[in-house]
Amino acid sequence: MGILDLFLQSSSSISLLGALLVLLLVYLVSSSSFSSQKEGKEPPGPRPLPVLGNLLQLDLKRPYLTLLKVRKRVLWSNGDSWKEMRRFALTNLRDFGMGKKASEDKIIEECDYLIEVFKTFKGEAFDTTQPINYAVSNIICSIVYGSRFEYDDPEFTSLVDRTNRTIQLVGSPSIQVYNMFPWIGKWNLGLFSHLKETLNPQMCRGFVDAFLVRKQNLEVSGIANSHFNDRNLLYTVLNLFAAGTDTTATTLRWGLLYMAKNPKIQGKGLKVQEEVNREIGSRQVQIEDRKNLPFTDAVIHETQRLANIAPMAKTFQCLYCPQGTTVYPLLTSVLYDESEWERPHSFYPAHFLDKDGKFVKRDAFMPFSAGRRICLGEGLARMELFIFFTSLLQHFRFTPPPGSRHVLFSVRPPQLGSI
Ligand code: HEM
Repeated sequence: MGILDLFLQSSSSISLLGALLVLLLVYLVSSSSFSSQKEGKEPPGPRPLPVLGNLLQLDLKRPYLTLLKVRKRVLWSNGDSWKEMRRFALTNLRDFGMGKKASEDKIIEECDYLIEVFKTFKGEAFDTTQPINYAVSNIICSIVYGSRFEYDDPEFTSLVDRTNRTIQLVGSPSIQVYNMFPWIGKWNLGLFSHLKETLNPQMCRGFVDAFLVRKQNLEVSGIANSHFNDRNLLYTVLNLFAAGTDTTATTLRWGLLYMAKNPKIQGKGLKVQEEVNREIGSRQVQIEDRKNLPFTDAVIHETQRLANIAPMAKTFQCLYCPQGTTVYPLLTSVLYDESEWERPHSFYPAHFLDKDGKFVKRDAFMPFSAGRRICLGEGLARMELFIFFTSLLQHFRFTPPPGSRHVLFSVRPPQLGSI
């Protein structure tokens, strides 16, 4: 090796070493100045790298698994705007008639439409996604706009399908990474233009008109508060539409899937269908029936626990963190907690039943999260899940189509005890 080679090699090693030293220095300075700005202690968690944060520790395909190991992550957000929005949305839902009876009537009415659609398939396999999405969306529409929409109304179906697609994108790993590293937001321009379009009032002119007429009527009759400005109100409405449709519809589809995969729980041997048949017969299911259907109730709770459709909640209740810190607790960690559930990873409705078959509440059941940030639509969602699920099982038996292992259903009239 010549002198020149030796010189070049040692100088590149020196520059590499120098670069590493500079990076280390930047890291130490930035992390010390960063922490000195805050009061309080950071929650425990892995130490982030400069610039990259915790990106390298993240399993992009299954980010929740990494998060389960890590337990906490910390982001920053403005608490005041949330508080204002939450109060605003709650008042709106109340003003727009999210009372118990009114909502129940709307759900029952919509259930009939959904059942009619299912009947048209005459036992053939079909994908339940769209009809269920339309039915659940119509509940929010009925509350907010005062009327439902036909499942073939192009404006309605376009809005629902786009919202659904947006939620899928929002749940994708790239967006979860975005949540943790907002500065890479530019990479997600595609999503944001999609989101903007979905929520763009111009795109849903008919909805906006229906909504404004509804608001005017409610104001005239003194039900709605007139101090909201229309822009905020519209934003809240669209927000509710996004938060309240996909969650409930997806849970319902998980419920049907678990039934198709567990025929014994669905019908064979005194289970859901036999309980419904015994207690209700062929009359319309009502929310009051829940107390007489402990097994069905347990199946719905177990569906919510195992499906775990909103695994990452957000709360402000971190007493020892620096002020303004937002903590994202993972609901998965409690819904699958091995010290809480006898069979955390299986579909096991007995989690919610005592030895006499009575329904029991479980503290670790929190799919709607907990605390100040708890789901605003919990009451409505639980009512929808109960009435839709029970009515569907009253009318149909769900089975995977012959020879298929995919999530398509064959829907037939129930044949109790003969599956
Ligand atoms: C099975 C159905 C549902 C599930 C599993 C669910 C779950 C959740 C969860 C986990 C949160 C986050 C709470 C947190 O950040 O700690 C949330 C928030 C929220 N949900 Fe639901 N939800 C459902 C249905 C609904 C419905 C039907 C509505 C509308 C009427 C709704 C409206 C909202 C709103 C507005 C928030 C934001 C609350 C806030 O930030 O203060 N949700 N939901």
